[in-house]
Amino acid sequence: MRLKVCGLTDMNQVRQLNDWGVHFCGFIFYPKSPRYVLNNNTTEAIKRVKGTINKVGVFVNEKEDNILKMVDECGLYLIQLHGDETPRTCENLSNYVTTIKAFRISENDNILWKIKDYQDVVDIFLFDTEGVGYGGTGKKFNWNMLKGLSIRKPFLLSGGIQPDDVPELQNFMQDSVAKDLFAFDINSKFEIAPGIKNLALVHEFFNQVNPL
Ligand SMILES: O=C(O)c1ccccc1NCC(=O)[C@H](O)[C@H](O)COP(=O)(O)O
Repeated sequence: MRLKVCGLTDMNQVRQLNDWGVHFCGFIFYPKSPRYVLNNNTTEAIKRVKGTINKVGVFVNEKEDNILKMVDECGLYLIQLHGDETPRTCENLSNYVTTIKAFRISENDNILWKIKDYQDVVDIFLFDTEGVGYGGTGKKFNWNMLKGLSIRKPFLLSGGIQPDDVPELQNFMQDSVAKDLFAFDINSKFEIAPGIKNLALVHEFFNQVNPL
């Protein structure tokens, strides 16, 4: 299974992930996040990262123009819209770049209802946990809510995934919903500090999930 490592701020770490064959790396372009990636020279540093790893820019309710500027300046291959973006905004941006729409899930949500207006306007979905600060909560939502659903679009499973979750992920993959499962997304449970990953933990996890 593919892996996205999100919330990176150190380009040497990104290069290491690329060398291991990790599929996606996520950069947070949301100033209120402790993993906010931008400072004076970061855009150039992100652009300089070469390889097969796919660079994902994560945005929260950002202006369309600013998103497209970052796509260009950083050489982003995908964008992840993690706020309250409308289907119209998603559609506009999908005309220019491969687009992931994130949905933050809480216990009483009707997931199919939540995604229905986005079905035709984005490329990929991501399911994360509802919480303070939009993302990076380190908390899981109830994955059973996805089981048996027909998502009809590739999706990433996200939210509080931790190093010892491999058996639980394998179990999730047995359900019919997993025919649309596209990747696992990991973040705060693999950190030394916000934005800095424990690469040993990431490597071990990648070696376990990559063959699944
Ligand atoms: O990680 C953040 O700080 C963040 C802040 C605001 C919006 C999105 C954010 N992260 C996006 C991601 O894709 C995370 O990987 C996802 O929320 C899961 O994080 P975690 O629960 O820490 O595994």
